[in-house]
Amino acid sequence: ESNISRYNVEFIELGVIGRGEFGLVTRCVNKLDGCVYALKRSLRPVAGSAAERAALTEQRQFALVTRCVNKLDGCVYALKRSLRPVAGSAAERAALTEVYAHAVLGKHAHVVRYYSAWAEDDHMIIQNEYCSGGSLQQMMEKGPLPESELLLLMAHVADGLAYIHSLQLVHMDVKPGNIFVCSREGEPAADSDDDEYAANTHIYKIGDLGHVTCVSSPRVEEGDCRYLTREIIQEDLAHLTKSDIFAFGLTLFEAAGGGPLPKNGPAWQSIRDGILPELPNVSREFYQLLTKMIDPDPNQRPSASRLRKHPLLHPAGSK
Ligand SMILES: Cn1cc(CCO)c2c3c(c(-c4ccccc4Cl)cc21)C(=O)NC3=O
Repeated sequence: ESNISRYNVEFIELGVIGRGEFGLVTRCVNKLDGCVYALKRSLRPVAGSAAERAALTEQRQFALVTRCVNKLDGCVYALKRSLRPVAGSAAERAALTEVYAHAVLGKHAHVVRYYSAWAEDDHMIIQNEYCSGGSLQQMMEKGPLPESELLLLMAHVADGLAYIHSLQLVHMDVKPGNIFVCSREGEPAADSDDDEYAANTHIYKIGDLGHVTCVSSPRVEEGDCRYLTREIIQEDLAHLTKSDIFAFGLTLFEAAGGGPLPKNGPAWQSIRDGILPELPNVSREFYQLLTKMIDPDPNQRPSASRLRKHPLLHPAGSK
């Protein structure tokens, strides 16, 4: 097998930024464009396994068809770039995903951008946008977010979810560990003693598209059970977009200091009955909106596009 690896040829590794059962995430500079990226290196999944489907899904979302200008005739064309077909049933699932990917062009300000993916020496590597502010999970560990920051988080992630849902896709694993923080480019990063929440220096983006599927998909890879809806466990897949909203509601609850969330048992059940434990330092309206987002009836939960227009996110008179 070739020991020349694209990873080592095209990138300089700067350091490890994440480690898990999935593999290793590193921060790397691309030698060609000098930009910093996040690269996830995971063990090549067994053909036909759920892990392989997740890897394929992740690679195929939002990246299959690109809009390009031909330098010769100056015209805009749609170019389809596809991975070599994988043998077995994953191929037909990928075909379905491909159909949806065709509907997807371009990128979004609140979805972590995918650049490239490849396989080398029994590993899969995916190259994504690097968000320098860490994950929401890491941010929460420093203490609850003030309501002003929670409203910014809600506006950004609702925007990203509205985009994903508008393309008939669902994320299926919304949680603090899959939301990443970018500092507004150009603005001085707040140093530690500054009130880092001043002048909303953060941009929140949804990442980790490994569980993405289409709204009419007959099969979903369940996400983290702490954020899972009862209806998914009961195989009722009729309102998948509202499962993202439910998971986002519990994500905001945790970011507001309400965690840690139960993984099972009576506390898990009572949240699925729509009972949200009290939150000391948020307004009544914000708490009531979170309660709506985790309503046992998916139809009662606000859609992502309604959420991003909620009056709480646009105080009267703001621009
Ligand atoms: C653990 N971890 C830490 C970070 C950096 C946060 O400052 C990170 C990133 C990503 C990912 C990631 C998640 C899922 C799939 C692929 C990648 Cl690169 C994981 C990350 C990603 O796609 N972009 C990241 O910044």
